Amino acid sequence: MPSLQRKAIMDRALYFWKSTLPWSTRLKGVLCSPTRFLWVALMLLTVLCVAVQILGVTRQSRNEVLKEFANDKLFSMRFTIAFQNTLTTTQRATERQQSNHVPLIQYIQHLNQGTTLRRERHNQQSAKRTRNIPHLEVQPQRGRALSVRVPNGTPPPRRHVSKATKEQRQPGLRSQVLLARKSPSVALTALHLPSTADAGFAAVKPAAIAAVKPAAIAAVNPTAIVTVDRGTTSCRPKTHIVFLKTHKTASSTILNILYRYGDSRNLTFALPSNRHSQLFYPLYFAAHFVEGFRSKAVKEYDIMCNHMRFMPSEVKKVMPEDTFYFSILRNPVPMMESIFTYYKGIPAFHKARTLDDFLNNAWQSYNKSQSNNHYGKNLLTFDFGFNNTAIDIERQTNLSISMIEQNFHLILMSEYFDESMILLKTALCWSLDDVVSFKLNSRSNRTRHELSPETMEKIKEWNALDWRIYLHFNTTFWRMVEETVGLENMRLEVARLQERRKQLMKTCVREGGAVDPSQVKDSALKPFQYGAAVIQGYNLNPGLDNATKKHCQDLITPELQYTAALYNKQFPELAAKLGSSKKQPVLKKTMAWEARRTSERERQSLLGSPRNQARSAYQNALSNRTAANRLQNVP
Ligand SMILES: Nc1ncnc2c1ncn2[C@@H]1O[C@H](COP(=O)(O)OS(=O)(=O)O)[C@@H](OP(=O)(O)O)[C@H]1O
Repeated sequence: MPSLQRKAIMDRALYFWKSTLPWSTRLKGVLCSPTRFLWVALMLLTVLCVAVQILGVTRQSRNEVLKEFANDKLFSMRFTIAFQNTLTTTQRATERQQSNHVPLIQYIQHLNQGTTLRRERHNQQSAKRTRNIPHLEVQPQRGRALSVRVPNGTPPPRRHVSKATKEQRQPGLRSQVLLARKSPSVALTALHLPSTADAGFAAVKPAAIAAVKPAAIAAVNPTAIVTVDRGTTSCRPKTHIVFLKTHKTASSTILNILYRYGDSRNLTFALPSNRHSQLFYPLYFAAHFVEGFRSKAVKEYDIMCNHMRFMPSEVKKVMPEDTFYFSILRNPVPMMESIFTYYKGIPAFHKARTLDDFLNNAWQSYNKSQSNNHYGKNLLTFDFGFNNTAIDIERQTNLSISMIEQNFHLILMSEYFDESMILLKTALCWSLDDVVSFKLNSRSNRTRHELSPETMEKIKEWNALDWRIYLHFNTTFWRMVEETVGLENMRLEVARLQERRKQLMKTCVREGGAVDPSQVKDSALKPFQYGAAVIQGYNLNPGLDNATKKHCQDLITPELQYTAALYNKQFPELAAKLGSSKKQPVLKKTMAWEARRTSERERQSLLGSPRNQARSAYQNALSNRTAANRLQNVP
C-alpha cells in the first residue's frame, strides 16, 4: 500500500477515535435513551446468571463433602447419639433431675424402626454398654435387704425429681421407694415362676409366697425397691401417679382403685379429651390427648391411668416431676387366651376358629400392618411403646426391660394380684382399705378355654418378647417383696386384704360374687361387652345406707361408666356441651365394625358349648349392651 494511502487510513481512524464521545457521556446517553430499561434488565440478568453459577458450584462441592461424611460417619453417629442419650439418662441420673424430659423419643423411634445388620451390630454393642453401667443410686447386694438412710433435710436421690417436692421439703426421715438399677440380662433358669402359670391360671394362694426360696431370688440381680428408713415420721401418701394400663392384665381393677382414691380426695385425673375412655390408644401418647392440657384449663394433674401407648417424654409434659410410675404384667399364656376371646374381631383372629388355629398359621399369615392386629402379638411390649414384632428377640427384650426399668418404679403381676396390692400400698404409702377391690372385667367361665401344654408352648413362642419381659419382672417382683415387705409379713398382709375384701363383698354384693351381664339389674353397672367374651358384673345388696351404698357402688362401677362420671365431675361445662352437641363420644369405629364382622358361627364355636347354649349366651351378651356401653369407646 502506498505510504500516502496508509497515512490517510490512520488519520481517519485517529479522527474517529478523537471524535467519539467520552464514556461518561455515552453512559449518560444509554441511561437516558428510550431503551435504557432494556439495558438495565440485561445487566441485572447477567449479574443474576453469574451469581447462580457461583451458588451452584459451591453447593455441588459442599454436597460432595457431606455425602462422603454421611457415608462414612453420619450413619454410625446417629446411633451413637441415640444410645448416648440412653446411656446419659442412666449414667447421669443426677443431671436428669434438672431436666423435665428425658430424650427418649429418638430412642423409642429407633427401637421401632426396621433394622439393618449394621444397626444390629451397633445396638448389641450399645446394649452391652448399657448393661455395664453401674447404678448411681443404690447397688443391690445379694442376700441382703437394702436400706438407705436419708439424713434430715437432704433430698434423697430420686428418679424424676428436679426440684424439692413437698415431701422432700419436710424435715425428718421419710419413706422413699427407689429403683435400684439392675442388669437387664436375666438368668432365666433362676426365675421363680408362678406355680399356677401353666396349669389353669387359678389365683395364687398366699401359701405360695412362703414357698418362694430366697436363694432363688438372690441368684439374680434384679431391680429392687429400696425402702428408706422412715424413722419416727410416718410417710406421706403419694398422689402423683401414672399407671400404664396394659390390656387384659387386671388393669381395670387397678383403675377402679385409683379412681376411688382420687375421686374421694378430689384429685385431678389426666382424662382423655372429648370424653374418650382411652388416651387415643393405639397411637403413641401425646400430651394434648389429655383434656385441659392444651387449653391450660388444668393447673396440675394428679393421676393418669387410662389406656395409652406409653411415650415417656410426652407423659412427663403432663405429670408433675415427683410422679410415681407403675404398671402391671400378666403371664402371656392366659393373657393370650383372654385376648383371643375379647379381640376376636381383629383381622388376625377373624378367620381362626380356635386359638390353636391362629397359632398354627400365625407365623405365615399374621399381617402386622393391618389395623388392630397389634392385639394379637406381644401386646405388653406394644403397650409399653416398643416394637412388638421385632425379629431380634434378645436385643429387643434387653432394651425393653432396660427402658421399663428406667421409667417405672414398680411393675406388678396380675397372677399375684393381692401381693401386688400390698407392694403398691407400701410404695404409695396408702392404707390397706385404699387398695381393697373386687375383681372387675372378668369373663364368665363359659367363655374360658383350657389350653393344652402344646398350645401354651406355642403362645410363649409367638409372644416371645412378652414372655421374656414377664419372666424378668416376675423375678424382680419377688425380689421387691423380699426386700420391702418381707415374705412372712406379706403373707399376713395378704390375709388381711382378703379378709377385708370378703367383708366388703358380703356387705355390698347380692349374689356374693360376680354374675353374668344378663343378671345385672342396674344398667348403669353393666360392664361393656365385647368380642366373644361374656364380661361379668355385680348387683348391689338392697337396703344399704347412703354412705355404704356409695362406697359399694364405686367398688363395682365398670371402667367406662366411672371414666364418664369423672369427666363430668372435672369438666362439667365441656361435658354439658358434649352432651347436647355430640351425644355419642367418638367411637372407635374400626373396632366396633370389626367386632360386628365376627360371625355368629365363630362366636358359637368360641363359646364352646352346644349350639343352642352358645346362641343364647351370645344373644344375652348382645341384649345386655346398655345404652351407656354403646356410647363409649372400646376398652
Ligand atoms: N383382681 C384380679 N386378679 C386377677 N385377675 C383379674 C383381677 N381383676 C381382673 N382380672 C382379670 O383381668 C382380665 C381383664 O383385664 P383388664 O381389666 O386389664 O382388661 S382390659 O384391657 O381393660 O379390657 C380378666 O381376665 P380374663 O377373665 O381371663 O379375661 C380378669 O378376669
